[in-house]
Amino acid sequence: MSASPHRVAVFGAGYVGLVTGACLAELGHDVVVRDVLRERIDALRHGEVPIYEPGLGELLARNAERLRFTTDVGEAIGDADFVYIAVGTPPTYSGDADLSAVWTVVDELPRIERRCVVVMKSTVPVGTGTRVRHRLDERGLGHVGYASNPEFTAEGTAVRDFMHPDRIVVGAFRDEDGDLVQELHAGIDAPVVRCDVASAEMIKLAANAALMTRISFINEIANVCEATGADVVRVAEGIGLDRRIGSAFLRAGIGFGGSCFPKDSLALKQLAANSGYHFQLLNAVIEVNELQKRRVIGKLHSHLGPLRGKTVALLGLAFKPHTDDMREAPSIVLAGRLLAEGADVRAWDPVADGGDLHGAVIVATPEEALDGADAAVIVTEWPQLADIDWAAVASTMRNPLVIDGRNMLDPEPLRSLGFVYEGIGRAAGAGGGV
Ligand SMILES: NC(=O)c1ccc[n+]([C@@H]2O[C@H](COP(=O)([O-])OP(=O)(O)OC[C@H]3O[C@@H](n4cnc5c(N)ncnc54)[C@H](O)[C@@H]3O)[C@@H](O)[C@H]2O)c1
Ligand SMILES: O=c1ccn([C@@H]2O[C@H](COP(=O)(O)OP(=O)(O)O[C@H]3O[C@H](CO)[C@@H](O)[C@H](O)[C@H]3O)[C@@H](O)[C@H]2O)c(=O)[nH]1
Repeated sequence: MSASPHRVAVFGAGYVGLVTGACLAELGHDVVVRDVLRERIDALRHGEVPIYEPGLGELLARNAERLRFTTDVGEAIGDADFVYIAVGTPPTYSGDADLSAVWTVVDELPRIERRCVVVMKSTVPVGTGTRVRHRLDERGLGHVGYASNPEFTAEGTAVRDFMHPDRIVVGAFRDEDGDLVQELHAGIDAPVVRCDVASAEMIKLAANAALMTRISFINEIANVCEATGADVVRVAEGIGLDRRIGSAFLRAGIGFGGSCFPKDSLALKQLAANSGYHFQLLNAVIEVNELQKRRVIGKLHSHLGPLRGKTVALLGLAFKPHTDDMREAPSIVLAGRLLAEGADVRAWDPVADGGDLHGAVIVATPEEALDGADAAVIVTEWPQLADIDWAAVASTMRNPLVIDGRNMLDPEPLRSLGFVYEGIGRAAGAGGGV
C-alpha cells in the first residue's frame, strides 16, 4: 500500500492499460480506466475480464472498490492527478508507429485547471514526448506535466512483472513530474532509472531490440547447429552459464511474434531511417526472424514431400504460452503457408480462439488435432503438450512425425516409440528436452 493514494485515469483497457490500472489500484490508488469500446467497458463493469492474463481477474476483483470503468473522458479525468496513456501504437504500412490513438487521447483531454501529469505508457518513437509536450502547451495545458514511463511487462506474466519489475523507468521534462510518477510506484521494490524523456523512450525500444537480437542470434546458431551436427539446446545452456551472457532469451525456435517485438523492431528501424541512419543489425534481426518462421515448412517438405492433401496438426496458436494473444504469431504465417500449399490444417490452442486462421479447422484437444495427421508441429510451448500420451497418439496419427518448433519435448522417448522427431537446431540423436 502506498503512503499517499492518488487518483489515476488510465486510457486504454487493453493488455497494458488493464494491468496498469489493476496494479496501481493494488498499490492503493483510485483508478478509472477508460476505453472507447463500450462492450469492453460493460464487460469489465460486470466483473468479466476481456483478455486472458493470469492473475488479472483476481487482482481486478480484489481491488473492485478502487477501480472504475468508463467510456466517458470527463468521468475518467475527473480530479485525476495522473492521466496514463496506454492505447495501441500498431505499425503503419511503412512500419512507422501509428500514433493516431495517442493523439486522439491528447486532443480529447478536457480543460484541466489543477496540477496533473500525463504519463506515456504506450511504446512510442523517440521524440513523441517532445511533440506531445508542444501539443499540450498549444492547448493551454502548459501547467500539465508530462512523463514517459515505459512498460516492460510480458504477456502471460504481466501482473508479476508489474509488481516485481527489474526496474522502473521515468523520463520527465521537469524533475517534479518525475518525482510524482516515482512516488506513484511507492510500494514496488525496484531500481528507478530517472532520465530525460527521449532516453526513456529509447530505453523501451532498445530493451526490446536487445531481446530480439538474442533470439535471432540463437536461432542463427541453431541453424548452423543443424547444418553441422550440434545441439542448440546444449549450446544455449553452455553459453548461458557465462555470467556475461546469461541464459534468458536464448531459446531457439520458430521465431518471435506478439504485439510488441515485430512492431517495435519496425518502429525502431524506421525511427533510425527517418533520422538518416541505416540500422544494419536490426534489419538482420528482423530478416532472420521472418525466415525462421518458415523453416518448419522446409522440414515438412523434407519428410513429406509436397504438402497437398497432407494433414498437419498445429499445436499452439498464441504467440507464446499463457496468453490468448495471436498478434503476429508464427502460427499465422505457418497456417497461411500450409493452406497455400494445399495442406489441411488442424489447429489447437487452450485459450487463443484461432479466429484469424481462415481455412484451418480449430479443434478442442491436441489429440483431436493429431488424429489422422501426417505431422505434428509444436508452435507454442503450452505445458499441456508435455502431457500428451504419445504412445497412444502413435496409433492414431497417419504418419508419426513431430516437428518441435520450440524444442520442448525430449526426443528420445518419442524416437523409441517410432516417431521421427525434429526440433530446431537439434542434430538427430541429440537427447534431452529443455
Ligand atoms: N501488450 C504488451 O504486453 C505490452 C507491453 C509493453 C508495452 N506495450 C505497449 O503498450 C501499448 C498498448 O498495448 P496493448 O497491448 O495494451 O494494446 P491493446 O490493443 O490491447 O489495447 C489498447 C486499448 O486502447 C483502446 N483505445 C484506443 N483509443 C482509445 C482512446 N482514445 N481512449 C481510450 N482507449 C482507447 C483500445 O480500444 C484498446 O482496448 C502499445 O503501445 C504497446 O506497444 C504493450
Ligand atoms: O528465448 C526466447 C524468448 C522468447 N521467444 C519468443 O519471443 C516472443 C516474445 O516473447 P516475450 O518477450 O516473452 O513476450 P512479450 O509479451 O512479447 O514481451 C516482450 O514485449 C513486451 C512489449 O514491448 C515487453 O514489455 C517485454 O519486456 C518483452 O519481453 C514470443 O513469440 C516468444 O516465443 C523466443 O523465441 N525465444
